[in-house]
Amino acid sequence: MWSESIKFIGANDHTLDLFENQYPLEYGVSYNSYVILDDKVAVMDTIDIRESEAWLNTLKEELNGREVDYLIVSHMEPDHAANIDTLCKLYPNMKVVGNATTFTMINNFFEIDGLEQKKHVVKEGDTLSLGKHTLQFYMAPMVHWPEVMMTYVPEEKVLFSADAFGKFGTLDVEDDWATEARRYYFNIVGKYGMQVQTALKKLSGLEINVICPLHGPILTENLGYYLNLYNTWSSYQPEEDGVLIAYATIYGHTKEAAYDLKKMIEATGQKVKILELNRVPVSVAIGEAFRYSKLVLMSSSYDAGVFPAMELFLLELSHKNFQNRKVAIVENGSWAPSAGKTIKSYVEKWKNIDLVEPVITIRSKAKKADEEKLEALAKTI
Ligand SMILES: Cc1cc2nc3c(=O)[nH]c(=O)nc-3n(C[C@H](O)[C@H](O)[C@H](O)COP(=O)(O)O)c2cc1C
Repeated sequence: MWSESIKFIGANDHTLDLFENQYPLEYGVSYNSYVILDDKVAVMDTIDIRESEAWLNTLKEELNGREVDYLIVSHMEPDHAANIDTLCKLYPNMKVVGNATTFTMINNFFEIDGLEQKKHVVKEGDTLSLGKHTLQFYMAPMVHWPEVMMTYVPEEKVLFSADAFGKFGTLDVEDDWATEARRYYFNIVGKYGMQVQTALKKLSGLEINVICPLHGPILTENLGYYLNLYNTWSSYQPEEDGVLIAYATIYGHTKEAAYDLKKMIEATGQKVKILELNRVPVSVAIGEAFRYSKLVLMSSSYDAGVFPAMELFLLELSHKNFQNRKVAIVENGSWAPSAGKTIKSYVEKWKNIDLVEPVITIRSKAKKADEEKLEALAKTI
């Protein structure tokens, strides 16, 4: 165990199908919460209403009859904040610790009796002593929500990082951290790269041995790996040199062309990942798009526009500030190909995009002349 005084009291949710009611969960999710047992007792966030009972039982076991002195609220999203009111009722002398924005939000979500007397408002750099442990507060606005703050405990070199460094998946599942952490990061925080950069700069002055996020495993080793990935992701730089081919097809001809192109690009020595946008959740496609340095968008035309699965992908990429990539476009249409123009209307708004010209147009099914154009594209990209 990495700490004598800091205890994990979170819970696994194996049955939730959609995180935030939109991101499919293959292996559930964990809601993390911690308790620090010192002269004073501090609970670091509550958890989702779905796992309240398990959480309260674990908390009571760890408390072994003691009271809670402080509840630190680092994030007001319901998957972490759902039990604030419950805890206030159970421990009437407990102080609730948050910043000014936290308390506005608490009042939006709850009507807590006597909250004014329970309030302990902190700001950047404030500290709170529990006895042998000091809590230092670092504001991290928009590292998901505006009230987010992180807490550092210098005596144990532990960072409570709120949603940062979190991932999908329960804690009893063995998987590689990066895949589900990347999908989590880009879909949930991706829009706020600049704010994540600001938070990382603040943290760079701290000696950190352990990161305790609000989802996913506690990180105790090789922290440089995770911090570097967060730096890459939040600066919108590709993580790997390689090509993602994302295609959307009605009848399958664009798929054939996509697989031909994949072989052609691979023949040039580049790594290629291929995804069918109608067959994978858009959140998966978003994670993969940010992972690679190059993106090929291929789609059938649809009602003078683009096939909806592609349009949803483009819309999400736009929301997440997709940028700094090389992009190519292949359209398919039977009478008035329109996919290319629609795709381009999105791509043109993205920052620092090296767009490979020309857009390739396939009419219904790729023929010899189209294969030659795809060969040329494989070499250019
Ligand atoms: C509802 C619907 C709308 C379509 N709209 C267009 C269109 O606006 N322009 C066009 O050229 N083809 C349009 N098509 C035809 C397909 O885009 C075309 O057949 C294309 O070659 C299909 O490629 P795929 O085999 O990869 O799906 C439409 C097809 C459907 C089913």
